[in-house]
Amino acid sequence: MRLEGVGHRYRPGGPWVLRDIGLEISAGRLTRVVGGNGSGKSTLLRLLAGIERPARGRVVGRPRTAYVPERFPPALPFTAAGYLTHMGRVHGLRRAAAEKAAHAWLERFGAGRHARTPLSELSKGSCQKVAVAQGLMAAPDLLVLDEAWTGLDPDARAGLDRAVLDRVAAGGAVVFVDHDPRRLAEHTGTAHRLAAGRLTPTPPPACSASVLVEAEAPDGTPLPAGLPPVTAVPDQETRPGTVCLAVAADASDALLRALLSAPQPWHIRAVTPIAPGKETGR
Ligand SMILES: Nc1ncnc2c1ncn2[C@@H]1O[C@H](COP(=O)(O)OP(=O)(O)OP(=O)(O)O)[C@@H](O)[C@H]1O
Repeated sequence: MRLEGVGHRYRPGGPWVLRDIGLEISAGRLTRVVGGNGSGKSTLLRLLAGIERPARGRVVGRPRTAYVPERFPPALPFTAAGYLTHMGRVHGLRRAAAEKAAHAWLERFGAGRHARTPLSELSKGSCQKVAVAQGLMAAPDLLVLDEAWTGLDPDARAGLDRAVLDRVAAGGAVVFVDHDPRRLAEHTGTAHRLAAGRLTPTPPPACSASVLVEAEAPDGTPLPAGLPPVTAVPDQETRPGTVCLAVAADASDALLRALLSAPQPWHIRAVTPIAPGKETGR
């Protein structure tokens, strides 16, 4: 799935929240979006999920998608299990399978005892468990999570971490926003930063350890196939033919081997450790 030249504003003549966004979402990859409050992260996630249509540009090839919003509307006239069963039906499950999945997901997040509770009577955290279960139960090809961990207790947060990793391992794409920089940091394949409406690649925040590799080849040389997950880091000072690639520390040897043994070998200019919890200011 890709966004091509996407721009968004909420009303004609209003301020542009997003400008000229190009973004490729890959299957089997965990993608993180970071940025300050009001930078447009939720807006971008709603465009990815198809909740909002872009004012400019286009979204190409959206797969079967589920979305967990920042705020789940608890005022719907359903019980927890009734709502999940309904959503399972919307996602194409037969009634019996939808009911079974609804109860299984509520149990999985420690909310089984709330199956018959009306949504309007659930606590904020329990309501969030229903929202998360709703996103996961259909095994979507693209799962979009907007601060979905907020309000969950530690067991449920860990359960959501596991469910996200299961989804990625099964070949799904997951895109998420979360204000905790440690959230799934070691599993994040790609990260992008939103600032002033623009999206730029950035190393996943708070990688337990990562390495920046600066490599050079004649201008236009493609990167070799089969690289471990890397994030290209834009650098104003980079000369033509030079790339800066952030990679997890335990994958840096594989990256260096791949670059050095490429059909057109790359010259390694620098290898710099990135301190944990720090994004490069490049
Ligand atoms: N429905 C809306 N109508 C008008 N403006 C909106 C709407 N939703 C968001 N905005 C504006 O778009 C901008 C980006 O908001 P958005 O919620 O996407 O940011 P965010 O990065 O997710 O913020 P936060 O980290 O605080 O959740 C803000 O200026 C916000 O006021």
